[in-house]
Amino acid sequence: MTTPGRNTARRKPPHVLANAPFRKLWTAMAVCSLGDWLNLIALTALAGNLTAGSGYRIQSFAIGGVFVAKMLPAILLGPLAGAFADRFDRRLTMVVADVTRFALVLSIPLVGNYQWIIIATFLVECVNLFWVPAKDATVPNLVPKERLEAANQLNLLVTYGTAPVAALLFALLSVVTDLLGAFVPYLAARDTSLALFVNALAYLVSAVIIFTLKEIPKTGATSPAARVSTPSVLRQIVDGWRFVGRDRLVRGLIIGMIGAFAAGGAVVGVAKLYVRALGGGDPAYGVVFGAVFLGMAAGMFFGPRMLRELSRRRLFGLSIIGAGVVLAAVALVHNLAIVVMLTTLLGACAGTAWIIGYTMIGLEVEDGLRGRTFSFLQSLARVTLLLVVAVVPTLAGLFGTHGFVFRGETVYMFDGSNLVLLIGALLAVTVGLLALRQMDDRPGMSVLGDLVAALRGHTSPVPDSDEHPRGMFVAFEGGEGSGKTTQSRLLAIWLRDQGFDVVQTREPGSTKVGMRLRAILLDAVHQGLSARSEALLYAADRAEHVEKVIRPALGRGSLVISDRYVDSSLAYQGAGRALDPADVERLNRWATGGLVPDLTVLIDTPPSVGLARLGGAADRIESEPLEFHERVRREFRALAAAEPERYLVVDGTLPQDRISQIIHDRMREIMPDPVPQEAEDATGTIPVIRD
Ligand SMILES: Nc1ncnc2c1ncn2[C@@H]1O[C@H](COP(=O)(O)OP(=O)(O)O)[C@@H](O)[C@H]1O
Ligand SMILES: Cc1cn([C@H]2C[C@H](O)[C@@H](COP(=O)(O)OP(=O)(O)O)O2)c(=O)[nH]c1=O
Repeated sequence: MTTPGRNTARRKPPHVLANAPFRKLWTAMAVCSLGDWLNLIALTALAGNLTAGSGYRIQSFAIGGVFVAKMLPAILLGPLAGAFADRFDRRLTMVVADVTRFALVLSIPLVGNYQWIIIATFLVECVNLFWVPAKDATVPNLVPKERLEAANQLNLLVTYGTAPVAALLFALLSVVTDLLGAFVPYLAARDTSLALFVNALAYLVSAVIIFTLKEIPKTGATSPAARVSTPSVLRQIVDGWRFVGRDRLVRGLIIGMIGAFAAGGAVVGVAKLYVRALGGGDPAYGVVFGAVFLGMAAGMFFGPRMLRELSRRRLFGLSIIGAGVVLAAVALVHNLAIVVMLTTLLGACAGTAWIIGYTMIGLEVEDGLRGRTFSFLQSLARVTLLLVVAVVPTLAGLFGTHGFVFRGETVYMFDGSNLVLLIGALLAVTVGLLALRQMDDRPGMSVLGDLVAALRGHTSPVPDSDEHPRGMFVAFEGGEGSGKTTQSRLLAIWLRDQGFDVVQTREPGSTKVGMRLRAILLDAVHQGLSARSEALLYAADRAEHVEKVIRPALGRGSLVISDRYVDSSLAYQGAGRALDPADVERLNRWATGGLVPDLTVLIDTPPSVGLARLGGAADRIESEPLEFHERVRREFRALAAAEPERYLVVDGTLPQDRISQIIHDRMREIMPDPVPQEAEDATGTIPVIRD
């Protein structure tokens, strides 16, 4: 029987942009955002151009001043405007704000002096403080609750996605201005006017769109409870740090992400000065500005898809260090074309770090705190970006220009912008190294080795034995009935007699979950199990085993003896079931975190002999044909032959005590110390070496 309404419940809600009122609002947001970015680029360029004749220092301060004028209103008046947005008609607020911004921006090229740039910028930002919360509060009025997240993502997309578009538009408009300047003297005198006209027009277009958006309810209609209250950015940051700062990993991620963002901000902050020093004009400034953001977008998209074999935590740290190194190169190489390329690369490193951090935080932070964590992060990123772009030109100005003179000729210029970029580079490298150290998930393994392997598309190399420096790990391998269980028990007794702390264990089935997996794996009832799921189940058992039993024991300094380990999977699932050995190897490396035994004892017994020794009913694997067991044996021998220093191959047809003796001889060579000092102190016994 079909239930009425079932289909409607199942139907996917339409895309958020299919909602006409939201689409209109979103278009207005995109246009405004484009205008905002154009405004930032054009005004910093204009400030730089107006003061070009007054020396490097004044010029730096002039550019820094524009950034400060942009930043101050949000910090001083943020909460005030948020409250205002809740009390007044939102549509009217936005329309009035847009028209005011249009008029203010238009007045800048008309007045044309530096003081007015600063005053008008400050006023435009004050008006923004009303526009943004009114817009934020409107989105939930137009979009159903279940599509809010999609709406917010689109919002974020236009907020940052329009940056490179604006930068390239600015570059284009600058070229057009240069061309038209020959005919229109007004434009020749005021080089960024065209960009500012387009910027003003964007606000006017937004005003018209929002004016026609009659769906925006008047505020009176919303209950006080439904009002969106926006805490100040600083409040959000202080509150956010209180709960985010507790978690070491999340703390490391956030510091790293902010570091990456700051590196990008440093370039944006001095770009105008630096490009000018390199002989570039406004178009070049637009291109450098756009390169940072284009690189970021590319990093966010391609970064995580690259180097798939590399640990995400390591890629995170490495991309921040990469951003630092590239930033240093940007600071030192005095060639505009190379700087543009390096800036794109810098953006890509920063974008990679940002997206990996963002994803990891999403996985790490519990559901209830995730929303708050992300808004904390965005507030922090905004404030950092603004601080960096404001401080960086000021610092550059204080340092001034310096040149290395050789035989009366300046051979190398070193300006304030070079200096701050270098400082930024140093900071990024430091933050990246800290992130690598704080959050490393592959201790004891060379980062460089991992990186080289990942670049070649290989999995990371196996770790060296100092990954578990305190204990020692011995594995027994071999076919059915070869004598592994017997020999591992005898070895454990021998070692315990000498005062060692020994943990004797086996696979599969040495943990709670492992016991259940063992039941599935060995029960002859499960005949149809696919080779891949068999490999995965053995690997799952091993992952539990390593994490719950082996690593903790090695960490305590114990000697671990395991009856079967990774080689069994390589032999049985790889060779026996004919799975791709590389796949089985990769799977197991991942499952074990790369833990490799210090010694593997292979008891090599012909299958016919081993199987004949076994009594009782055959399990699922034992009942495989002889040819299967022959393949397994060949693989074990091949593995041992490939790494003779890490294997001991013993003939399993020898008598038991002879086999034991061979094993003891080999053990003596590699045992750390006959008796750990503490064990002797604690027991007062003298080690008994029996053979
Ligand atoms: N070297 C040996 N020679 C003859 N029989 C052996 C030898 N080692 C073990 N056995 C016997 O073979 C059987 C299987 O041994 P076991 O240690 O359980 O092998 P595995 O764990 O490799 O399956 C047991 O009955 C054991 O007593
Ligand atoms: C650990 C492991 C075991 N096996 C198989 C081999 C054995 O037939 C079985 C383990 O059963 P077990 O009863 O422990 O036998 P043995 O005494 O021979 O070790 O699981 C794999 O196929 N892959 C693996 O990774």
